[in-house]
Amino acid sequence: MTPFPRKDTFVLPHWRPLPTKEKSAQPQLLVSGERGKRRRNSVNLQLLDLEQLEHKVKKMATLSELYTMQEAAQHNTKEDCWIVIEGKVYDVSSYLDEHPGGDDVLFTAAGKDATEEFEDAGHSKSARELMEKFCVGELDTSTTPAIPELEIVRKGQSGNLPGKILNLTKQYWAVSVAVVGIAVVVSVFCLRRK
Ligand code: HEM
Repeated sequence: MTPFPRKDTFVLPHWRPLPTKEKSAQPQLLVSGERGKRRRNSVNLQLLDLEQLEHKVKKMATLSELYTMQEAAQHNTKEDCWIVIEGKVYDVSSYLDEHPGGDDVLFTAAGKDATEEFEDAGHSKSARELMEKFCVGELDTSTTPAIPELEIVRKGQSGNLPGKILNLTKQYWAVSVAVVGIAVVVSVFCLRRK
């Protein structure tokens, strides 16, 4: 019978904490190989929060560079001017002076998401082709701050005071009718007394 582990094969890598007396406290990956040829690969385990970790994994899985909005926002000078348009990140530093719409519009949008402004300017097809030259990566939307929650207003329910009163009146119509009725009876009673 072949002894296990066989001499010429690798067994599954396994984790083993280093003895505490060793200098480095970092865990190491032990890979068992041919007998007498054990290899040690130190693995840098950094403490990352989940968001950073997700961003790093996505970065590795994507062919183009991934940037967070925070990273893009740091490139906000004339010499280093990045703009985010439709989920893509553009380095337009070298294009500022050549931009037919002026450098000021591009500089104003530096480090920001200028999708709306870009669309509003009604750029031509050739402008869209040209911009690919400046694309440096994509935006990691998972780390983009969420849009602040909007207040949901039911159809017919207005935010102003007169509207609210009208709604309440509709809701409690019986009360309104009773109040009007009492007012009528009281006024008739008062008129008769005169
Ligand atoms: C990489 C990004 C960009 C490229 C390559 C680019 C390119 C161009 C080009 C070629 C034109 C000439 C008109 C056309 O062919 O459509 C133009 C005009 C213009 N662009 Fe941009 N642009 C970019 C980003 C932006 C952004 C972010 C804004 C706004 C914040 C903007 C605002 C304008 C305006 C206002 C005009 C003038 C439109 C007009 O004269 O009717 N552009 N751009």
